[in-house]
This record gives sequence, C-alpha cells and structure tokens, in this order.
Amino acid sequence: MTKVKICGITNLDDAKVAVEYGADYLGFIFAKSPRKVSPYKVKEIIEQLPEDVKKVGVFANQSLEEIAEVISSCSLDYLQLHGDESPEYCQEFNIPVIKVFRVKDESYLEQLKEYQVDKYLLDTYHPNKLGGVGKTFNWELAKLAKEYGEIIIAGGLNPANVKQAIDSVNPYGVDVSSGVEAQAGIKDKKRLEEFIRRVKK
Ligand SMILES: O=C(O)c1ccccc1N[C@@H]1O[C@H](COP(=O)(O)O)[C@@H](O)[C@H]1O
Repeated sequence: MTKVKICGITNLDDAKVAVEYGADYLGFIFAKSPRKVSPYKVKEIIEQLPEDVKKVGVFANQSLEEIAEVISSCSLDYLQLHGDESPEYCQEFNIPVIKVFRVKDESYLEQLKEYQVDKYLLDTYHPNKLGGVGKTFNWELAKLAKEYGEIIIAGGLNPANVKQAIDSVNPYGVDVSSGVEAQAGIKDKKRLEEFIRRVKK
C-alpha cells in the first residue's frame, strides 16, 4: 500500500485529523517557509500523537548543530533535507534521511546516484523556491529513480491528481502540503480526508 506523508503540519488539530484518516508520516517544516513551526510547538504536538506515525523534520541548508538540537528536543523519526546538502552531510545524523531532489529534467539522476540515504523525495524544480511550489513535474522522470531505492513523489499533488501519480509511478509514497490546505499552514479537513482516501483505496 502506498504510504502517505502529510507535510506542513503546524497545529495539533490538523495532525490528529491526518492521523485519524490514515497518514503514515507527518512533516514539520523548520526551514524558511510560511509553514515554518517552532521546535517548542512541534514537541507539544508530537507528544500527543501515536508512536507508530512517523514524524519528519524538514530542513533546508541548515547547520548540523541546529538540526541535531531539534532532533533531540522533538524526538523526530526522520529528517527531510530539502536544500543543497551534500552526500557526506546526509551521513551525519543518527536518524534516517529523506533527501529531496528538485526535478527539472533527467539530469537530476546523476546527483541522486551519489546519495546513500533512506529514501528519495522528488519535488518540482523552481528557480527561486526550495519547496511548497504547488506544481507537478513530469512523473515519467520519477520512474527512473526507482532502481536506486524507495521514492516519494511530491510537488503539486492534490485529491484530484494523486491517484494518477500513483498509477503512473507506483512509488513507495506520496507527499502533499499545499494541495490539502485551506490557507498556508492550515489544512482543509475535507481535502485531507479525500487525499488520503484516494491513496488508500
Ligand atoms: O512548503 C514550503 O513552504 C516549503 C519550504 C521549504 C522547503 C520545503 C517546503 N515544502 C515541501 O515541499 C514539498 C511539496 O509541497 P507541495 O505539496 O507542492 O505544496 C512538500 O514536502 C512540502 O512540505
């Protein structure tokens, strides 16, 4: 069954609803973003969630010290590195790393091959933004990465297109943030339910 990651969680209500509908992973953004949330708030949220839901911290080009501090204060299960972190940098942590590749064309694969990480998350390339672009990329390009490990598709997914993405790529998982929002950082419960239902059915 395809795994679902709901990203850009900023409050307990959205987190609980996502878990109730069947989310497997929840993402908390510590990078520069309108969805950025403090470690203090994330700790409060995580303490009230079931253990089997994986909690992912999203960072982009941040220091080892800052990330290590947040891992231990919030008890994160995974790191999602969304910036220009090197293959060596990704080995520095004591929890599994999901490395993000922003896909423009098939040249992204040359980079991806250099990384020994737990999972590869493929997001849409944008010249000025690191994430939360809200646009899809050519999913044919995602199929090429499957021989290197587990891949998660992100970028512009929503309840209307997620099934098509799964049928086309058959990825390990799918990731959504803006496609299930009412406004930046606040989820629309109906869209959230519909998204997860379409993945899980
Ligand atoms: O959402 C952001 O603002 C953001 C900022 C910095 C790094 C990552 C960010 N978001 C992540 O981007 C993907 C795709 O998002 P979307 O579904 O297209 O909105 C997802 O992992 C977001 O959490």
